[in-house]
Amino acid sequence: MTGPENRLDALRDELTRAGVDALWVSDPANVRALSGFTSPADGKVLVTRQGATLYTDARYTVQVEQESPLPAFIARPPATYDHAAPGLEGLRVGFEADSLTVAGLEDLQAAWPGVTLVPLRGVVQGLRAVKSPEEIRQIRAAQALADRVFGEVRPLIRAGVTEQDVAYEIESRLLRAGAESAFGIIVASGPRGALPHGHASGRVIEDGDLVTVDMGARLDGYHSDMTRTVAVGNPSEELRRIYRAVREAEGAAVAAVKPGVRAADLDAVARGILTAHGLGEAFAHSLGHGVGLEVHERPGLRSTSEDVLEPGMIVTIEPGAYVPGLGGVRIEDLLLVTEDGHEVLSRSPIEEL
Ligand SMILES: CSCC[C@H](N)C(=O)N[C@@H](C)C(=O)N[C@@H](C)C(=O)O
Repeated sequence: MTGPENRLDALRDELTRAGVDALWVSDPANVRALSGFTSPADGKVLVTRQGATLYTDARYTVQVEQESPLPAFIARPPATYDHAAPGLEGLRVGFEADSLTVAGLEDLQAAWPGVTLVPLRGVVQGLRAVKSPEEIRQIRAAQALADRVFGEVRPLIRAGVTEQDVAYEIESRLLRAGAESAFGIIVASGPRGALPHGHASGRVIEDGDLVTVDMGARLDGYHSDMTRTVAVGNPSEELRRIYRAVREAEGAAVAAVKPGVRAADLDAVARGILTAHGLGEAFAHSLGHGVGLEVHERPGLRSTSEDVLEPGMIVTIEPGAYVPGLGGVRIEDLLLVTEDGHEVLSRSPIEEL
């Protein structure tokens, strides 16, 4: 299990490797992963050799008792820093260089003059890449909800409705189900399909359009992520050709997902197929990413990634092709890496074109 308790043990090993005695955790997703506290933007965690303390303020006194196994100190800075200071005197304390603001660092330097502050990157993020069984259950539930909502909304995607109409139908159903949208819903129709992140606009969907819908649910803090590109009426032969190429690339990359595979090699599988179809330049982003407490997290499935897939990782596979003035296609599935391969968590049908 990779819940808060076990993650703390693994984190201490990482801190030893990094040459620090403690870590000041400020990244909200990391605070939640280590403490279980579900309002992590208003919390910090100090992890030392001997223990870990959750710091938050009096708005959350009851909530932290309900949610976190860690001892909590309820205060606001500078009292927070003063509480931690005596135990840190003379130590090397890591901080999260990718989330702590310059002002936050200045405050720590002022509050802990006897401490050597050491910038660290991605230490807790690396531990979050492999999900616990409970996290897998939560992400699976988020994706099941997203699949249900997409199935309800698919018949509503037709000529005459706007992209915003589609997004509204998705978002309202997610809210009614006790979830929320994982990110600004992407509905990109016709020529707007050339925008990989074309958030729903007032454009009226027309006969012959391809419509890319990229959506996810956030349920109890965990995300899902899935994209389908659907046809309205009869798209042109060129759009169908692009669709089939992306579908081929997606299927091949999905089939290659298993433990031990290098993320960069997976990216190359999809990119190679799209390049063979003359669409290499049109594939304007990475193949995919991990999903969990954040929509985008480790592992990164890109050509420069050094990540290697492990059982328990949850990743997207999402090749796309974007042609300015014409439109675009993206097909994205959410996968769990298993001991002997993978399980596709996203169940919405991928249409034939
Ligand atoms: C702003 S959240 C958008 C989520 C969307 N499903 C998504 O992941 N889109 C990808 C094209 C993307 O943004 N990929 C990133 C990791 C990239 O290539 O840098």
